[in-house]
Amino acid sequence: AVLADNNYEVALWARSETQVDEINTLHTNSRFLKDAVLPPNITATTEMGTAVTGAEIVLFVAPSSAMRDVAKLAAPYISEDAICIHATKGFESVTYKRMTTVLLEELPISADRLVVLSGPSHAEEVVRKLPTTVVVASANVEAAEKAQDAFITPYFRVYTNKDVIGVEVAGAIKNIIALGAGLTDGLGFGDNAKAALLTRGLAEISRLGNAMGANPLTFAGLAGVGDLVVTCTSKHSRNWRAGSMLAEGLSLDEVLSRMGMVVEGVRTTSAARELAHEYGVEMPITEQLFAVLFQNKSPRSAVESLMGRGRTHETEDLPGV
Ligand SMILES: NC(=O)C1=CN([C@@H]2O[C@H](COP(=O)(O)OP(=O)(O)OC[C@H]3O[C@@H](n4cnc5c(N)ncnc54)[C@H](O)[C@@H]3O)[C@@H](O)[C@H]2O)C=CC1
Ligand SMILES: O=C(CO)COP(=O)(O)O
Repeated sequence: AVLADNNYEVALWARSETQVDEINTLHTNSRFLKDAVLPPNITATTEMGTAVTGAEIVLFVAPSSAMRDVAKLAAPYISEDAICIHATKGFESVTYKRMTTVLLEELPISADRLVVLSGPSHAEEVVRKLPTTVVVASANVEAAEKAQDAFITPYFRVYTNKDVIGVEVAGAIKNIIALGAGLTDGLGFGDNAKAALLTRGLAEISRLGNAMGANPLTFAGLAGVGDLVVTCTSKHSRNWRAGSMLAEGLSLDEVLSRMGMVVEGVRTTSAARELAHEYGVEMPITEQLFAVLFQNKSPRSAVESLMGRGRTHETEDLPGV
């Protein structure tokens, strides 16, 4: 919708005929965006070739679990000089690769045509043109600026950044912390606990990101603190809602089937735990979330484990401190 507002002819690929028909005839996407009316210059198709052939910009927004399959489908139709942008927040399952790595492996383009878009940007608010700020990161400043130019509107402000790793790691890991925020809110643990979770969550994001080669300053920006705050506090957050349902005592399977939308933090918890081991960094919140999600640990005893950890300094493990 933002690109369409900027007068691009937007071709949207989807798998469902019903959804495609609805978008083309009623200009709504009621399953995901209730009664929001989409701009008329968005057309939908189930044919990937129709959507992608000749496109100047190709935007990937599949869940992380589907990114490789979708990229494989799109690859034959993407021209070498297209700019490819993704807005997906997660790692690939099993390989734990970042999304730009997956795209580079599948698409006929080089890293200097690849961009990640991230930051606090719930679709429900963007489609209503409520003020939103995001960051676009690329190894190539010109590609980031092209993405900035394509997306920037008076209600959607876009900053550039060179730190692809930092932006991707921040966007993925904040979902784990948001699951935790939903849990603590659901358990009635109060505002002090949530503030602690966000702050120590940011330490965890920074620690892993730094070990993976990110710029520590990225975590103070929109993809870091910005997205962490919105995902841990917004009623729109799927991860927060999933956490609060877990606190009510629902099983993970029940929560996921009730959500009916992707909750990236669940898979990301397993991925981040593996990456933490691989890079030799401590991620205690992630460890406890893993135990709650996959080892039947109760949320209350997870909080007790976090509060009962050995004494430590606040800043010595943070990059740049
Ligand atoms: N919803 C939001 O406000 C934001 C979402 N994101 C990120 O965007 C990504 C997608 O999230 P949402 O759109 O919210 O998820 P969603 O669950 O609302 O929609 C996902 C879509 O992907 C489709 N899909 C699932 N598996 C597929 C496959 N194998 N092949 C093709 N299509 C498949 C589903 O049918 C559905 O249409 C996630 O990584 C999320 O973190 C990022 C910023 C904001
Ligand atoms: O990343 C998001 C907003 O910036 C979306 O987060 P949720 O998937 O938790 O809704």
